[in-house]
Amino acid sequence: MDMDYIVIGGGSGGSVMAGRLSENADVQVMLLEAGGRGDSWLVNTPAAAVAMLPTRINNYAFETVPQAGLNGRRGYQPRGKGLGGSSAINAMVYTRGHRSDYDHWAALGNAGWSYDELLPYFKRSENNGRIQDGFHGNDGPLHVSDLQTQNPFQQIYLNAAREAGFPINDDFNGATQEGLGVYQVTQRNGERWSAARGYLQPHMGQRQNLHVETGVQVTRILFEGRRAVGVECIQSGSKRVIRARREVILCAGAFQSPQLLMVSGVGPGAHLQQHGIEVLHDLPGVGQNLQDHPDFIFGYAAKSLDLMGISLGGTAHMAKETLTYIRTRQGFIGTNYAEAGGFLKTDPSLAAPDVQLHFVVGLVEDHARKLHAAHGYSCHVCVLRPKSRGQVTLAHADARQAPLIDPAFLAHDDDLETLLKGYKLTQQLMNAPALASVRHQDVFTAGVQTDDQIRHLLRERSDTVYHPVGTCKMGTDAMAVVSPTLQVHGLEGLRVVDASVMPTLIGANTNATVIAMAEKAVDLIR
Ligand SMILES: Cc1cc2nc3c(=O)[nH]c(=O)nc-3n(C[C@H](O)[C@H](O)[C@H](O)COP(=O)(O)OP(=O)(O)OC[C@H]3O[C@@H](n4cnc5c(N)ncnc54)[C@H](O)[C@@H]3O)c2cc1C
Repeated sequence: MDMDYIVIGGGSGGSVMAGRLSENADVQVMLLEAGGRGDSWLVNTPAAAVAMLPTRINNYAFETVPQAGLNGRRGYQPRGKGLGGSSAINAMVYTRGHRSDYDHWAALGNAGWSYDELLPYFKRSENNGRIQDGFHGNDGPLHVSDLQTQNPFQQIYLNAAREAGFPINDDFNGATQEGLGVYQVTQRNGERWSAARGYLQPHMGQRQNLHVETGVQVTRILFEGRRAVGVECIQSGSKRVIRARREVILCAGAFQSPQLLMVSGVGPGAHLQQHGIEVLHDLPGVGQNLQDHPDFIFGYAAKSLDLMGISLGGTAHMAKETLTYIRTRQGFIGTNYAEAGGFLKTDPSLAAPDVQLHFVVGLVEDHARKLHAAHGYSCHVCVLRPKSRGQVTLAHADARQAPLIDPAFLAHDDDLETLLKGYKLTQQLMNAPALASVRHQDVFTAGVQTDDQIRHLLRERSDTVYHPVGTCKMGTDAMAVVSPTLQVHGLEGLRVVDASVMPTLIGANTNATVIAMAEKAVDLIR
């Protein structure tokens, strides 16, 4: 079967690409997704994310190589598997990054990617249920709304922020990013709004020219000379070849896009040869430049049924909340867990906030892989623009095996020092009376006092807050993988459109930006 466009991966980037390109009835678009349909209640019900985050349900659940900066521990790297990709398992926080992030991309030589040039694509994608102003869109496919949980801990958090003297912000995506507040989320009527739900699922079975196939793992991109002409994939145990007349669009995410390029012969030549892969195009930047937000979590036990926890009272409360949710889509079950947070500067002279907080209505340890019986709350703090640079390399020439993921967390001393400052700011917030008065145990930071003790704790307990980017970076230098039009350098008929093309990590959660970038990519193609 011949297609005009083949989109590899139905995550945040891929859903936009296939959904938008198939608006033109004259082109045949095929989307190939390794996972399932991403439309179950587990995906749609926000609180059910707690079942996916620590497990292999809709999740690749990757691990990193041992991290020297984390005292030799392996990090955890959940990644969504199924339509919607990581937007089907993520925490639904809708933030976009700071104006300066995009102006920096443009200054690096990426013409067309400044904030003012990207803003129309954020707006085109967005359907914001509350805010109507020049920064927001109100009729796009991606629903963004206020939480419907009415959790009293949102107010407790805001009161603590005021007591500690931090500015309050009720729109992190408006004129000013700095401040603390309650997040808007990618939800509609209390249900998760993944990229697939916004861009793909409404058109599946409706548009004759949109062909979405799940359970199909692409194993190789096929080339004729230097032109991508199709893909080889595995479906129900059988090998299949599908050809693309116009373009192959790679949207497999920050780990699997560079991996697929490498197993297809595109990447650092010597590394490919080590794995017996014939080098089609020696492109040294593939898999390099991995950046991710290193993150530390404060955790407190607190006796409140408004907080997630395992107890008899908690079970009865959740049963009641489940009924409320079924009837009205209100209450705890609509939680994205990371209900509040915000952006702070560790030094007032900085041009942009350099740490982000996520306040969670549950006691989180090790990505919910370690459960606590107690009810409680947590607060993440992460470094927004780490200087450490990691890489994704091949463990194997077979795309079905996990790649080697090395985020190089806290490899650069400045990242540790920024996290140390972020720790102290977050501690001020956590110790403000509104929060301090409702807890009965400091689970992770009790007795930690000196800077060296804090540094040790940060290396002992930090890990990702799930925003890997940069492994097929956009640019014009020798290590760039794609051009500012997202075409793979030196090849034809092949683009990458996902988190991997960000040249530098933005200072925010990454889903909205991947979606806006894909909206722009659609304009670059059609
Ligand atoms: C646990 C978690 C929490 C997060 N929380 C937030 C948040 O609150 N807010 C926010 O903005 N961002 C958040 N993020 C980040 C955000 O969701 C991602 O940055 C974004 O979804 C990445 O989009 P992508 O298109 O690059 O990749 P993905 O959405 O990961 O999509 C890649 C897709 O490609 C498919 N694929 C891979 N290889 C193949 C292959 N060989 N063949 C076929 N298909 C393939 C995968 O199955 C997957 O569906 C979170 C991420 C995670 C994992």
